[in-house]
Amino acid sequence: MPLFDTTLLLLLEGYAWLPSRWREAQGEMIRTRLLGQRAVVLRGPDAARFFYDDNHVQRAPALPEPIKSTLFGHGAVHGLDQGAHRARKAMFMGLMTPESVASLVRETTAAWDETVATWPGRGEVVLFDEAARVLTTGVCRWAGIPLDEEEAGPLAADLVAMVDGFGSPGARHWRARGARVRREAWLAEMVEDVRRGGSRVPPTSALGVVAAHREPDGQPLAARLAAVELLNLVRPTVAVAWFLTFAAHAMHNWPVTRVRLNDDVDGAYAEAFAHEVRRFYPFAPFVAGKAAKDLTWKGEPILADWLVLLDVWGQNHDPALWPNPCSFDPQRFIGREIGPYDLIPQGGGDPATGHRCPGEPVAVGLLEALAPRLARLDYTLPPQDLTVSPYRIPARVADGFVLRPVGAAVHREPVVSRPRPQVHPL
Ligand code: HEM
Repeated sequence: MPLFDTTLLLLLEGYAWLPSRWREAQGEMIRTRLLGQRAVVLRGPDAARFFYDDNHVQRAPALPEPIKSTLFGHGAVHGLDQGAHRARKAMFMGLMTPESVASLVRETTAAWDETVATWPGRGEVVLFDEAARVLTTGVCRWAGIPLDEEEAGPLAADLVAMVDGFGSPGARHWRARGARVRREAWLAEMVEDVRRGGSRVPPTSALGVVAAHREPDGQPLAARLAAVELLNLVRPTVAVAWFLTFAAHAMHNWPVTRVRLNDDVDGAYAEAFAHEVRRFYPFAPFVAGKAAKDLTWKGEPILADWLVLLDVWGQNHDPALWPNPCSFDPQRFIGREIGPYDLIPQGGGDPATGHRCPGEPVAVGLLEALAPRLARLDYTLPPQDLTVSPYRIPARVADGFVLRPVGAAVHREPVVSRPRPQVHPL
C-alpha cells in the first residue's frame, strides 16, 4: 500500500497527528512519510528502551534545518552521536550537579519573589510573560551572564520565540530564526570577551564552563557554537514558563491540587504535582532520529536511514502506564518509583549516556519551588481564554493565564472555581 506524506497533517493537527495515525495503524508501529522520508513511530517503555539505544537510532542525520535554526542551533549536542555526543554531554551533566541545580532554583526563586512584590497595584499580569522574565533573570544570574534589568524583557521574548516558533511554518517560525541569530551573536561576543580576559566570570558558572570547554580534539568550541550551547541551557530553562503556566491552569481546574500544595509539609506533593504537570500537559509531541542500520521491532522491519519517532505525548497518556490518563492527579506519583523509560516528557534512558534531557532536575526543581508559591498567592481571574489547544505546537494556555493580584497576602484558602476540562482529550 502506498504511504502518503503526512507532514502537512502534522502541521495542521499538532498533538492530534499521532493519535489519528495510531487509529489507522495496524500492528505495533505507525508507518508513514514525513518530510518526504520513510518514517515509523513507536510507543511504550520497550519502544523507548529500543529508541534510546544509540546503536539503533542516530540523531545527526535526522535533525531538520528548521529545527536547528530555531530551537537547538547548528552543531548543538542534540544532533551529535556516540563519542562526540558523550563528550559534549559531559559538559552539560557537569553543570547539572545537585548543588548547581539548587543554586539555579535559588536564583530563580529570589527573582520570583522580587517580581511578585511588584504585582500589587499593577492591575493585571500575564503569568506566562512574568514567569518567562523571572526565569530569564534567574538563569542568567546562575549562568554568569550579565543582564541589566531592562534587558530581561527583550531577552525573555527572544528565548520564548525560539521555543514557540519551531513547530509552525509561519510568522512564529521567522521570529524564532531572528531571535536565534540575534542571541547567538550576543553570546558569542560574550564568550570571546571571557576568553580574552575582558570579563571575569566564575570558572564554575555556565558561561565560564562553556567558554573553557574543550572538544575531544583539544580545541575550544568555536565562539558561535559555545553560544549555541549556552542557549541550550538558558532557553529551555525559560521554557519552564510553559509548565508553570500549565501549573496555574491545573490549580484552577482542579482546585484540590492548590489546597494540597498549600498543605504540603515535606515537599512530596509538590514533587508529585511537578511530575503530573509534565506528564499531563502537552509539550514535546515526539523525539526523532534515524535508524542506524536495518532493525527489527516486534517482528517488523525498520530499514537503515528510515526516520524513527518515539511517541512522547502518547506514552505519557497510555492507560496501561497511567490509569485514567486524562485526569490530572498528582497523587499517582506519590510513592511511585519512576523508571527510566516510563515518564518521558523530557526523553528517556540515562541522560549521561543518551539524549535524555539533562535539565529534568531543573524543570522539576523549579516547579517544586514555584508552584507552591503560586498556590499561596491571592488572586482573581478576569475573563479570558484558558483553552490549551491540541492543534498548536508547542501548546500553551491561550491568553497566558491573566491574573489580578489581590494585595500581597499569603493565600490559605483555595480559589473556588468549577473544574472544566480545557485540555482537549485526543
Ligand atoms: C520545559 C522544560 C523542558 C522540556 C519540556 C525539555 C524537553 C526536552 C526533550 C524532549 C529533549 C530531547 C530528548 C531526546 O532527544 O531524546 C531535551 C533535550 C535537552 N534538554 Fe531539555 N527540556 C526542558 C528543560 C531543560 C532545561 C532546564 C535544560 C538545561 C538547563 C535542558 C537542556 C537540554 C539539553 C542540553 C538537551 C539535549 C540533550 C542531548 O541531546 O543529549 N532542558 N529536553
